[in-house]
Amino acid sequence: MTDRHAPDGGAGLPGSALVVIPTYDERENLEPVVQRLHAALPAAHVLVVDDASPDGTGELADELAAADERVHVLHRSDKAGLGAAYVAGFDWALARDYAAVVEMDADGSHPPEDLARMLAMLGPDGTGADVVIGSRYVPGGRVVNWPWHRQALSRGANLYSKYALGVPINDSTAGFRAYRRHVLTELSLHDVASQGYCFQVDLTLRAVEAGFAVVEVPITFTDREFGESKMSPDIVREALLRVTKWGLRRRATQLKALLPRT
Ligand SMILES: Nc1nc2c(ncn2[C@@H]2O[C@H](COP(=O)(O)OP(=O)(O)O[C@H]3O[C@H](CO)[C@@H](O)[C@H](O)[C@@H]3O)[C@@H](O)[C@H]2O)c(=O)[nH]1
Repeated sequence: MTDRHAPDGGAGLPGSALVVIPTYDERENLEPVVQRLHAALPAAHVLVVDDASPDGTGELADELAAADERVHVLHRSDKAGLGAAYVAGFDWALARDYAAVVEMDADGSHPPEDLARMLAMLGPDGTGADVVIGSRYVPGGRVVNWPWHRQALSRGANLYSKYALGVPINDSTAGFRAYRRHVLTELSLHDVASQGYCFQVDLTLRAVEAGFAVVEVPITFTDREFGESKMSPDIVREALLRVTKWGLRRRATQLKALLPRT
């Protein structure tokens, strides 16, 4: 039986979990999502990585941190993209002794109530997963309230990533995932150039190529009620270019391995 109040959901993983939440203009969403997280997983720590949000999200995060020692804040001076925010958050985590690090959006679209289940799947060496992805696109996974064009974009991006890269992952753009600490120490995070949401595909591919056990568990993703998505044409363009480049690189490597040596 798992203990949902344990920092790791009862997996027996030593140490605690840090949930990294990148924020840009999420003032209405931040406090409710932290409350939901702590109701579900009281021992988890939170790191808000705010890129100088004009709406005062960073100041609100400071207030939450002052009132609760489980909440921490990293302030960055400019909006520099989701990827850079996560790399900064992971660095912060790795300088401390968290056993597991979680990615979660601030807008409530990822259900914190599923985290105990996800953390419980991260097992001790060799027995559990190294990365658990909260997936919309495995049986049992769902997307609620996203407009059809956003669903089509996400579905298309994930199908393209799966087949262009040849990785057996159905939701490689997912932003709700748990990593065992050692995965992040081994993934050469400082070589990651992806700025937008293709950061998620980048880390998925790196984890698969490094031979880590990456598993997907179904979640229900519910579109935000407040504020706006930060998705932009630049983010789509970056993802398309990078995924295509990675796919061609992988095919070239596979082809080279098939050619007779001279
Ligand atoms: N610090 C920081 N945070 C950012 C930035 N851009 C976005 N964020 C934060 O990153 C989270 C995700 O951004 P959203 O704008 O809410 O993403 P979405 O459109 O709902 O994106 C969904 O699809 C993406 C692509 O599949 C997923 O990567 C993402 O997790 C989510 O599922 C939010 O907490 C948002 O405030 C940035 O430049 N800096």
